Amino acid sequence: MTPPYKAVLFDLDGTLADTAPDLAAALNRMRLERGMDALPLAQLRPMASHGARGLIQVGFERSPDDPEYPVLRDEFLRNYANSICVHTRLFPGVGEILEHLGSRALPWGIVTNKVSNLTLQLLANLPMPGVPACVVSGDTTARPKPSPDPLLHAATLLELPASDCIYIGDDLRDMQAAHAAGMDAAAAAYGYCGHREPRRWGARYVLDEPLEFLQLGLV
Ligand SMILES: O=C(O)COP(=O)(O)O
Repeated sequence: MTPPYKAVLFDLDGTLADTAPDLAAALNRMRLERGMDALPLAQLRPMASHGARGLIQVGFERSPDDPEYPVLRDEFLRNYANSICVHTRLFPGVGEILEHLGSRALPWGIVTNKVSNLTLQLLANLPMPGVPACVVSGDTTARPKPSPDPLLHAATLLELPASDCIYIGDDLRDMQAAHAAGMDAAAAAYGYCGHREPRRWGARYVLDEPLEFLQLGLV
């Protein structure tokens, strides 16, 4: 629980990669097909860490308990999978963090609530320096974040105690998952926090920019 950490785990959407433009484009294609206006990225961005559920909520005002939700969700996921890495990039500075970790032979991994077929498809298309030592998706363990299970699974794959790892994420559930796993957490305030207040999430560190992670000297 004290730096330097021996491994870094990243949330994917809104922390490692700026996926919101492709998520928003998938949703807006559906709206345009229905004769609705496209919504501005600024309105959709804060929902991007909540995946299909968040985007369908803001784009169609349907929650998962709505009878129409499963059809909208399936169409959204098909749309997104068809154009998953057109505009998506690593956030500025993330590449430098990964290079730094690589140069010190420190393992890093990804722990996301995105389903594994989309996670793997995105990672296959997203250029990044180095290869994650573990990838844990929303359907890898029985319970996704905020359960600690995905992070504990990642630590097991890295063959490290959870307390030797730090998790960086842009959502309250990321901090909750880390704390439940006995892992320190950094809140990515540069991600899809919208009006939410990452400084109130109890994270040990708050990053306004990715490179602050290196400036803090945590690895
Ligand atoms: O797609 C989701 O549900 C969110 O993914 P994340 O956990 O990488 O933010």
